Amino acid sequence: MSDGIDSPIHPCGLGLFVSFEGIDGAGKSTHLATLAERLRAQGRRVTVTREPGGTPLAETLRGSLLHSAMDALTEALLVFAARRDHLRHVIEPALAAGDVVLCDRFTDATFAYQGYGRGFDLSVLSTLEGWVQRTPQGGLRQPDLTLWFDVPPALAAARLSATRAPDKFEAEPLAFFERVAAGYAARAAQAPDRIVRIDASLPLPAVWAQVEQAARARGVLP
Ligand SMILES: Nc1ncnc2c1ncn2[C@@H]1O[C@H](COP(=O)(O)OP(=O)(O)O)[C@@H](O)[C@H]1O
Ligand SMILES: Cc1cn([C@H]2C[C@H](O)[C@@H](COP(=O)(O)OP(=O)(O)O)O2)c(=O)[nH]c1=O
Repeated sequence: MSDGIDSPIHPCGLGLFVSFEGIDGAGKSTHLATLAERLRAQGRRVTVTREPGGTPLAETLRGSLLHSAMDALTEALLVFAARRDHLRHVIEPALAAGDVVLCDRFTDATFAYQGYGRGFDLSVLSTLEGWVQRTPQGGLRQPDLTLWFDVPPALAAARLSATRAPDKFEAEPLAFFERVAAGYAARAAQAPDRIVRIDASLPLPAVWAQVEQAARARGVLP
């Protein structure tokens, strides 16, 4: 088999692929951890992972992405390079083994941050997506379910300022996150069957209730 840009990623998986999306501070990590706990308590095998990251190489690229200045094309290429490695070595094998894969961000983040946030060409991102996520059947590997944590950027910023020092993206001005949030809304409108909007401005129990409902509706939770 060739190993070029046209080589498909691993066999079609049997597990379930769930991604968590939204601007920084929306509550993704918090609810991903709760869902993982619930699934494990029911005896499901769960792979918890994140992007950029999830493999030694992709984690190295993450360090550069979060802490080094670079132009939008470089950012997009590094994000997709990390994603390719992550798909080949973690996501596809886990799906093939029947795991539920919970991934903190995936390609919607690239469209939202590099595309809408930075203003980078969306059609180039689509081309890269096609190369990186191709399946043996000629389709595109996408999450089975994407939970989009929608929250006003000012509220997310207030949550974050109370917790941690900002990285390169988190230090961007509010206007950047307004564009990123609009990017997520556009992606959700294009893929209404896959992307479920969660009102993440509500208190934690009310946000969890929406996550639980979406997970039940897609057979992720019984
Ligand atoms: N619905 C919520 N209400 C209040 N605080 C929240 C809520 N969701 C998350 N938080 C808090 O906001 C901060 C950022 O949450 P986190 O889950 O790390 O967001 P993300 O992974 O989307 O960046 C954390 O301190 C978390 O406890
Ligand atoms: C996956 C991905 C993330 N990012 C950015 C968004 C986030 O600000 C950053 C890291 O994501 P994240 O893991 O949410 O950061 P943290 O653990 O600090 O909450 O990378 C992109 O710009 N493009 C991408 O494709």
